[in-house]
Amino acid sequence: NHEYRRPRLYPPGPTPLPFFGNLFSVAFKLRTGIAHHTLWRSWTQLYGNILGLRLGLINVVIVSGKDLIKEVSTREVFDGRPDGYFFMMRSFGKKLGIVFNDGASWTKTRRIVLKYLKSFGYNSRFMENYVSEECRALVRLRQSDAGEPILVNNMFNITIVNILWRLVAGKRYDLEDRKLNLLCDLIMRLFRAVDMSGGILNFMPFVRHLLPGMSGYTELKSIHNALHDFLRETIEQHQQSLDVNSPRDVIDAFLIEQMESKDQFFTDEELQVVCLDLLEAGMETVSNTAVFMLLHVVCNDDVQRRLHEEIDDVIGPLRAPTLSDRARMVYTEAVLLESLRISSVAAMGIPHMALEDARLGNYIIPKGTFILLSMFDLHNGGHWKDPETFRPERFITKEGNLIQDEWLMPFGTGKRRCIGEGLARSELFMFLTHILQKFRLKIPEGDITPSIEPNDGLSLSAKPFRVTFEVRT
Ligand code: HEM
Repeated sequence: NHEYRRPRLYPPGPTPLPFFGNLFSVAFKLRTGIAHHTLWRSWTQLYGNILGLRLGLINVVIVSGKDLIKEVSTREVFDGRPDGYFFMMRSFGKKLGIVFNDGASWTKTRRIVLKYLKSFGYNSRFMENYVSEECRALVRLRQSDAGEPILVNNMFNITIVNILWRLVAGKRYDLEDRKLNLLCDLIMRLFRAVDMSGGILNFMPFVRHLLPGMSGYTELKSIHNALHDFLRETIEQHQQSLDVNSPRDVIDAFLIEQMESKDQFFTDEELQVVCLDLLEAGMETVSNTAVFMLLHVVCNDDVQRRLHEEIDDVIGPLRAPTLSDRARMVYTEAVLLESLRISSVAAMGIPHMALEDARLGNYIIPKGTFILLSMFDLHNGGHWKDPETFRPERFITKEGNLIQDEWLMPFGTGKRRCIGEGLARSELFMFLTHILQKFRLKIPEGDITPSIEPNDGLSLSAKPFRVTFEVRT
């Protein structure tokens, strides 16, 4: 019965043209305004859960379904990251840092950065204090403009950077700091400019010379330059005030090891890319999820009412929420899980790459293939029965306990899983409880109900909408 089935070679997909591959079909389909993950889904339905595309010069495979996504995430041969031009242009054309690095250098950077983060309070009481302080600052800002319609899409950006930056750079900014707001806007623009396949600059890198404007090269380059200028300045300030006997933050710890170690690993460029990784991976994702969470709460009166009830019961109106309240706030936790599920901001994860030719299912994935994981579909497919409905109760048992559903993996799994999961979950809990303890959220009179249709990009984001924060009495 164990007949060996010879793997057919490359996974099936739409027929590629010579040289251009499927680029024209992709461009043709996307012109209707659908997001990339919707297009991949429609082809997955036609060709199967291992969809093989050729985009220009590059093989891209889209993998769907819980078991296959787990398989790709946990097999070492798929632990690579693509070295496409778009991914490399942010890191001096080299594989540096964590997010787009692989092999021994990735393992080392990931381990060292986590060690530094932990030594400055990552996932500890210290971090909780930073989160709590920032939430109180955010609540004060909303109290100062209570009752006015507020465009909420960027409202968490500086709060999130401040929390992370206390550990990384020992610094916090005023919530209305103009320079940092501009920088956050740049990151948002960068994340809107392409999808996780990396776009034309990956598939046909030479177009940057022919069509620098149209290919997006000019804009992306100027965004990266601005981000690197900011980080270089931050690192230089650390170099000038460094005291080797009392490191203040991750940057100091790195600089000290750079001075004391003979290891060639500790370069200025490495440090700059690590900071860029943390800033980009840590800001956009949490911000977009928090905004989607507000959107669903403001659009679902019943959800908002139940959140208010639970906050009033467990925390009351006076003391500040703490992370230890989570254990007794099953409904609030379920709202967080449901927000992570329905919004799935990392719609296609972060691309993996086959480090060698490898068999997956009945196919061969050639070395160097980009592999995108259909996380949005995993979280919004048939398993959930009514995936389009925002229904936190799906995560609560009849006995009132929280359900850990293995179909929900917003932070990925395996060796490459997100290093920010603990921080992201703490932030989302604290944002939600601090805000709803003090305010009732409403759509301003005259504004239409916000759309849950996301903006496409490296991560998904909500379309602009406004909320009024009415002080609860
Ligand atoms: C709601 C918020 C977040 C979501 C949904 C999210 C999701 C993800 C996903 C899906 C991956 C890729 C896993 C894989 O490759 O299979 C990832 C990787 C990563 N995330 Fe997050 N993330 C979030 C917040 C954060 C935060 C706050 C940080 C900063 C501390 C962070 C830092 C990273 C880094 C550095 C990686 C790369 C890990 C590696 O390649 O080894 N993320 N994240």
